[in-house]
Amino acid sequence: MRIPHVAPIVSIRHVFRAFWPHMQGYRRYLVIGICVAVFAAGCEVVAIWLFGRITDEVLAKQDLGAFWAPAILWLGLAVVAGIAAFIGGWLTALAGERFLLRLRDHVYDHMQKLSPDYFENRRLGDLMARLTDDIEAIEELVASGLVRLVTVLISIVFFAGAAFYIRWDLALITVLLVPSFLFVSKLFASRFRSAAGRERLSNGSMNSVVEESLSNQALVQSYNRQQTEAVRLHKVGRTWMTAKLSEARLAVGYGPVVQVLETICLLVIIGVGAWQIVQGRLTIGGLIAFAAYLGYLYPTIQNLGQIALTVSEAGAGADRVIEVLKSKPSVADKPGAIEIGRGQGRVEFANVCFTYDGRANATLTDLSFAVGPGDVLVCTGPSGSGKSTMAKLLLRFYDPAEGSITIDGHDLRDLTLRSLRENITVLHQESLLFSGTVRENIAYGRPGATLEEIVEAAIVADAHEFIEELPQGYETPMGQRGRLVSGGQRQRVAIARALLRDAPILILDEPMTGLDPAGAARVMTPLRRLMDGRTTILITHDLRLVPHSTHTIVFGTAGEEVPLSVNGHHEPLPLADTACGCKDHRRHRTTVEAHRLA
Ligand SMILES: Nc1ncnc2c1ncn2[C@@H]1O[C@H](COP(=O)(O)OP(=O)(O)OP(=O)(O)O)[C@@H](O)[C@H]1O
Repeated sequence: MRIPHVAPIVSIRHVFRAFWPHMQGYRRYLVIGICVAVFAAGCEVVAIWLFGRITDEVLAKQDLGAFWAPAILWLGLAVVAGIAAFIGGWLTALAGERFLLRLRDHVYDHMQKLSPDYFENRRLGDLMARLTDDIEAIEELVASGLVRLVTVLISIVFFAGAAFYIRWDLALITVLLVPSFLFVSKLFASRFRSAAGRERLSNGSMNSVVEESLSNQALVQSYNRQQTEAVRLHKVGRTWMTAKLSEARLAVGYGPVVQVLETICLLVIIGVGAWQIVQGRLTIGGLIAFAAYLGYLYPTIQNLGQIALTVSEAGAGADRVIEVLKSKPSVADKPGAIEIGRGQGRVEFANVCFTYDGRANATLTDLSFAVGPGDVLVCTGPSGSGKSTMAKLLLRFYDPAEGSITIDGHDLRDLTLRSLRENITVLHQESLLFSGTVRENIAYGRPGATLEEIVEAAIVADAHEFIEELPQGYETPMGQRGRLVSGGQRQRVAIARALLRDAPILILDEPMTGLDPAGAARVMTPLRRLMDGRTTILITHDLRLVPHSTHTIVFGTAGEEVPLSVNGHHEPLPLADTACGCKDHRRHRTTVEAHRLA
């Protein structure tokens, strides 16, 4: 398990360069959103000016007749500004949510191209957090954050401009104090960024613990490990809480610091303003309007600081998503890779060697064999000797370090991954099912299959009978990972799915694991039907369950040489040999070497 770490911090400019292209098509919404928000800010500027006029013309002169015109104009502006703010907010939300949807799809697409070892080396909960919370944080930066930022900047110009218009000398004092705001914001933002990075990381860890623990509840409860799991969650929860509190301390600390700065400014302005009124250079309405502009200007500047904090938080999420997007699949289609459609299913390994990254010893050394339609290649040997690795190489989850693997004469590296995998069906140790209905699970083998085809596959897989007895027949939900039905029933549903898929090559990885002899025998009949006419690679420890074999490979362990028999079968396989239905072993002659355990 890779130790989780805080993703490398990338600059905000880099974040925009990475994600702004995903905003294509929605940018006009943002532009309209900004324009409308700016218009609303302009309305506020005029409203404050009207307030000043009411003070001077109505209140100071005690002339009620002068009240109505500015009052009606003010009300009209408030309504128009309200409508504008609604439209702006809605368009921004629309652009933000669509961007979010598109970005999540993009990151998920990329994730699905990464090789299985990427997922084996990471915690699922953490990856889930990257797909949800972290992507939302990016939206807050690239869509709504951008609109807020531009709107705030333009509003500052408006309010400061209006303040200058009323009294340039007072406004100058105000502006001179702005750098102190920016300095404080910068100080807080950099600290917030590192706290946000820790928060994102521990959020991922928390998700991982919940995901692992809830998906293994049967194990947790049967081993009475509820307390351990609760402690585990509490521990990561505490780390998250500490990071969150650091963020909160900075966020709530920022407000009061700025408030004090604001108060200093306001007192200076009122003092200078009062002196100017005494001098007769400023009216009371003018000072009130000026103070009102400051009342808008300072919160707007404060908002700017808040945006800087949000941007810091979003940047921390963006770092983690960028890290995913930068990960490259260990295998990919080469330029000009070909599609082969449904092949015959001849498989050949020629002197294949393979070592996992970070492992000192080779897992497979000089593995060679050739099998074709109708053949059953039984792969057996001790645990960890490389049987499943061979299947992974055939599926091209990895490329061999040396040697070649071909299907119908095509090197796997020359085929598109899609067309290669269309030719192979894998039946795993534990039937991998989804939480959908029985029908959906069988149809997973061939999207678009009709109900008749699904039922036909289920009949051949000997699953129809039990499916009919389920409460809603084919529409019965199978529960999380298909756990609402028995292991044998799950396996028969998986066989029906494989039958529907109809690929020429079949990999059976311990298909009887977890089944009692009666259950195994029940599965064996449909399995034989599935194997009929296909090239089957059967990985098993239990040779008693091998129906018949035409070829056998015994994978060795470190330092142990496994003797080969004349027909390519290893000595310690009496059952497989006796059960072999092949008339001409020489035709299926297999070259097999002992393999080393990594
Ligand atoms: N993703 C991986 N990264 C590094 N090493 C791995 C990885 N997967 C498997 N191995 C190692 O490669 C060796 C072969 O593993 P493999 O799963 O192929 O064995 P196996 O013969 O199928 O075992 P079993 O019968 O127990 O399923 C083992 O030592 C294992 O630890």
